[in-house]
Amino acid sequence: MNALVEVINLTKIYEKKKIALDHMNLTIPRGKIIGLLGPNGSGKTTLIKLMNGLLEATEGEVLMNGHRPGPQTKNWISYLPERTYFHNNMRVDELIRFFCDFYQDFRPERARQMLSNLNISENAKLKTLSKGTKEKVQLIMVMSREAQLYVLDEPIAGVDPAARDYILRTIITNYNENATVLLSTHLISDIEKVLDEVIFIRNGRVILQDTVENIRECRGKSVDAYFREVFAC
Ligand SMILES: Nc1ncnc2c1ncn2[C@@H]1O[C@H](COP(=O)(O)OP(=O)(O)OP(=O)(O)O)[C@@H](O)[C@H]1O
Repeated sequence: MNALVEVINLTKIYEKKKIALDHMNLTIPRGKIIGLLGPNGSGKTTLIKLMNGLLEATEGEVLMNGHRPGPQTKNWISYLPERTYFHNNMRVDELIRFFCDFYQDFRPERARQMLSNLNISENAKLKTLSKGTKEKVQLIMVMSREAQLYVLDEPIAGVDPAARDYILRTIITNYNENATVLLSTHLISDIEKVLDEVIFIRNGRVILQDTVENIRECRGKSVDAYFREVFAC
């Protein structure tokens, strides 16, 4: 099957000549859960923003189903940004209506079920929720779309360890098997059990793309242990 996303010679240079992505090449397949892993400042969020059309590339391109980022690709991608962007005065049920209006592929019944499983009231105003609960709400909204690609930037960073497993199960059970989930995180040991593949990036370049199974078999260690070895300071 053809690739879902192709990253071709992608370069992003910010002001003051800061090279965030350096001629990066990458192919993202369909139907996989993929960890985008790298140390601070390696270029993960920059890559994610370029995929979502939120930044302009300096050189090269990202193609999804052969298309450059634009209105069409935005319909295919469900994106969880690093920081929440919802208005704090909104109630959770208003957020559900907002998503219904905005995204044809949003499934409100799915969102309501997940909110209920986590005991989050639909009447609650976002500003009354803790940071971690707000993050859960945001992830629930993003996972309640029928997207082709879910891009999750640090989805479990603010969530307590007990809720992380529920969140990860939510991610696995709420996407169809042809869709791909690309998630960036530093909490590798928490998420590696749900990953099919990993991409390691350093200094804006891909240094490894492999299956989790291969890393365990060929390197004889977990992804977390291998990451620590490769990126040891
Ligand atoms: N708006 C900006 N202007 C200038 N430099 C930037 C900007 N945004 C990011 N950078 C730089 O680009 C590089 C890549 O940053 P990016 O945020 O993509 O990394 P990251 O892998 O997501 O990091 P982290 O794990 O800390 O979130 C870093 O050196 C960062 O300082």
